[in-house]
Amino acid sequence: MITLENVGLRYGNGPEILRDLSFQIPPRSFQFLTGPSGAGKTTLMRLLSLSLTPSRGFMSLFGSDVSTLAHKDIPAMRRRIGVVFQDFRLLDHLSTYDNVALPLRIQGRDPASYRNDVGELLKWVGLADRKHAFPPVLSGGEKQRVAIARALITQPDVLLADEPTGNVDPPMAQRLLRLFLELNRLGTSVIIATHDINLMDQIDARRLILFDGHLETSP
Ligand SMILES: Nc1ncnc2c1ncn2[C@@H]1O[C@H](COP(=O)(O)OP(=O)(O)OP(=O)(O)O)[C@@H](O)[C@H]1O
Repeated sequence: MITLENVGLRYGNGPEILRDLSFQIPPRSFQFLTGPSGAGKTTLMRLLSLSLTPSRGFMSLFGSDVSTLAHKDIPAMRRRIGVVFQDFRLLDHLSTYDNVALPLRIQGRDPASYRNDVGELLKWVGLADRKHAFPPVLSGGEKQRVAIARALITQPDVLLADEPTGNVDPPMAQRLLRLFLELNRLGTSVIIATHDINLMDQIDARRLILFDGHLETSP
C-alpha cells in the first residue's frame, strides 16, 4: 500500500534528515514509529501524507509512484490518508461537529448527506455530548479525539497519528489506543508516531525505529 525504497529527504539545501529508508506499510497493518527526539518522525509522517516528497529514492502510494503524480491527482490521494497532527490544528471558531465535518464540506458534499456519519463518529470517539462545544473549552483529550474524528470522517485507508497520546493522561491514552485498534480491525492501516514506551508495550505491534534519519524495524 505504501512502499519506500532508498528514500532520502532534505529540507531545501540542508543535510539529509531521512536517509536510505526502505520499508512497506501493508494494507490493514498496525505499526508504531518511534525514536529519539529530532530523529525525523514528524518529517517521515509528512512524507507519508504527501506534504513533502522524497529528495531521492522511490516512493509509491496506493500503487502510484509519487514522483510522477499529476497535480490534479494529489487531493484524491490525500483523502485516502487521515492525519492527526501533534498540535491538533482544530479551527477555534467552528464547533466540534463542524470541525469533524470540515473535510466533507470542503469536498462540497451536501450537509444532509453526512449528518448521521458525523454524529455516529462523534459517538464512537465519546464526544456525542460535546458536539456543540468549541475547541477553546475542550480538554486536551477531547481536542485529541476531535482531531482523530476529523481524520477519520473521510474513511481513509491509512491513518497517521503524530504523538496522539502526548497530551493526555494514561487512562485516556488507553482509550485512544483501543480506538486505533478498533479502527485497524475495521481495515485501516494505522501508523502511530510516539515516544511512549508504555503505550507500545501494551500491544504486540511492529515498531519502526528511527535513529538519526535511518530506520530499524523490530521485531
Ligand atoms: N521545516 C524544516 N526545515 C528544516 N529542518 C527541519 C524542518 N522540520 C524539521 N527539521 C529538522 O529535521 C530534523 C527532524 O525533525 P522532526 O521534527 O522530523 O523530528 P522528530 O523525530 O519528529 O522529533 P520530535 O520527537 O522531537 O517531535 C530536526 O533536526 C529538525 O530540526
